[in-house]
Amino acid sequence: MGKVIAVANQKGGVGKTTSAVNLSACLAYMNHKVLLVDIDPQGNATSGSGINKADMDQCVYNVLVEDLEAEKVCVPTSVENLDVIPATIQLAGAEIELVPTISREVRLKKALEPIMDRYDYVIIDCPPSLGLLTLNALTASDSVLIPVQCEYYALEGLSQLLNTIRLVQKHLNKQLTIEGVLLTMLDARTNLGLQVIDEVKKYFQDKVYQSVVPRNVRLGEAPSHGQPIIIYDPKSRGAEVYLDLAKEVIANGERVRERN
Ligand SMILES: Nc1ncnc2c1ncn2[C@@H]1O[C@H](COP(=O)(O)OP(=O)(O)OP(=O)(O)O)[C@@H](O)[C@H]1O
Repeated sequence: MGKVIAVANQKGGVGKTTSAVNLSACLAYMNHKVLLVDIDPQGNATSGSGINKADMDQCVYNVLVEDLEAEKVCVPTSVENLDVIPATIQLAGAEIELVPTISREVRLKKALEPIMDRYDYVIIDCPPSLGLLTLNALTASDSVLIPVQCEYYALEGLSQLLNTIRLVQKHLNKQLTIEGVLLTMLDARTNLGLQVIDEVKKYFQDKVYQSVVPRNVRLGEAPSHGQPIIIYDPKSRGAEVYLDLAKEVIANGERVRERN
């Protein structure tokens, strides 16, 4: 059975999509079977993986709201071992349309169950909110990866996210753990970035990944080419760091398995 990791932080623009796409592609590059699930109505993980949203008749919306089988919307990408369940703008309506439905928080979990044995990792890119879409992701996941941007007020809003995670653990998904905290967009030329790293490490301690994502022009360019960084510029610093992150995620998983 695959491991399901939600990439979540209700703060906008902190590097969720960049991390979800590039972690997925790096795990796939390392020969793991990976499914990237886009549940952000902006659909940036979909286009960033090279899928043209305009070509999609159906997306994760139809799975969540209309009970379409997930396998019907799994699309292969140009990266070997990487499939995507795409999101289009149609998904914007789901937050409201799901409200009156039965088991509204467990719809993604139920939809993924029949295809879980095909993948080693399922990575879910969440929208910048703590609404029903993110709740579906947290309920379907084994763990949460939290990207934190290296900027002033980096920790702001995180207590709200941690509170939501605790509520999900209590009522919907006891197994949910924090996979790790990923520092993103570090500008190494400033002291601020280093101060933020210290502050985040004090708060999250050994949950913070050794891999810290730098601000990297190539990482910012890659989505407009519909390519993960490992394809767009495999020699870039961004590609190196996301490969290191994938190795950390794999190693942490092995440590947990040994403990159990
Ligand atoms: N390390 C980086 N270096 C340079 N640019 C980056 C980096 N990480 C992300 N970006 C750019 O910053 C912007 C925001 O990143 P991203 O879309 O990954 O954040 P997000 O948290 O998913 O945003 P949203 O909350 O809107 O879903 C994007 O334009 C992305 O290309």
